[in-house]
Amino acid sequence: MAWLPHGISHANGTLPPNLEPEPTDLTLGVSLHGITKTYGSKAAVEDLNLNFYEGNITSLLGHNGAGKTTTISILTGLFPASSGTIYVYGKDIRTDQNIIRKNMGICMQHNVLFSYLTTKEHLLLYGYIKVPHWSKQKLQDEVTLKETGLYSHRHKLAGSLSGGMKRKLSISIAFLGGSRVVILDEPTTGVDPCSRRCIWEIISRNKKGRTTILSTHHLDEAEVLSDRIAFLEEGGLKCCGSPFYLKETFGDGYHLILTKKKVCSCIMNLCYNVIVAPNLSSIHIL
Ligand SMILES: Nc1ncnc2c1ncn2[C@@H]1O[C@H](COP(=O)(O)OP(=O)(O)OP(=O)(O)O)[C@@H](O)[C@H]1O
Repeated sequence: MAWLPHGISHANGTLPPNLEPEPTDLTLGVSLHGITKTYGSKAAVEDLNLNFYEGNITSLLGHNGAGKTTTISILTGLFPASSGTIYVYGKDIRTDQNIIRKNMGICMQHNVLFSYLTTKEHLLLYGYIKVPHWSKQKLQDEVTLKETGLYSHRHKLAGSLSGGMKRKLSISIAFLGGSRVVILDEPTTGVDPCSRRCIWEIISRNKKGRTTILSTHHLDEAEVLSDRIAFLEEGGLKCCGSPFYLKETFGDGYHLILTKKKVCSCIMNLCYNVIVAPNLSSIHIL
């Protein structure tokens, strides 16, 4: 049976409307079980239960301080949870961290790059560390850089790359070596709109066969990229589902009707349904 979030009764088989039923046809990649992280008396994340599926991009969406980075840090093994655990393809993060890490790629919120290595050297270095059993040719084939737009910058030192290029390099490193779980912490922070779209494309193009987890506080990013969105607030899960489901459920918004004057022979009454998700600050014209 599909996992149900904590506190939801199996008895009548119904979910509250803030949680879309879990997909049943997808492989479960990552599963958070009652994750809590406390700092002193304050809980940064509290009793978080959430599933991430292979082939899906799932966004952790929330304001500053919602608990996204804390959740990602626990997931990547940066520090342990105060209680609860995480299963990654069935392996327990408390006991199988080494196995889990071999299949995981991470793009941290801040670029972790060596200013004295070139773009290509970064990819080869991380590749050799991550998949030392791969032949040089296989690694070179994966590291073509063409689809990321990094190719013309392959011989540049990382220190001399633009912010957008550094971000693309960090994301490429996360995908390198056939990572089955890819974690991207605010991947488009500090990049211009054009590079942002390019990064979205890279992430979307590479989601097949991977469990992709992305943290963001941009609603448009979550909406464009995600198969599922988990909205966090004050360390807890507020709602979870596909962008369509969440808009249908919470986008009660407003209807704005515009009527055009009769200035030509044809009578035109334009009616736009404008759905505004007030608490998510997004506008969609249908
Ligand atoms: N090392 C720490 N010591 C004390 N409190 C912390 C620590 N790290 C995080 N917190 C607190 O935990 C809460 C969640 O922080 P977290 O960084 O996970 O949020 P976030 O959603 O990632 O925010 P942002 O978008 O700003 O990165 C915040 O209230 C933060 O102040």
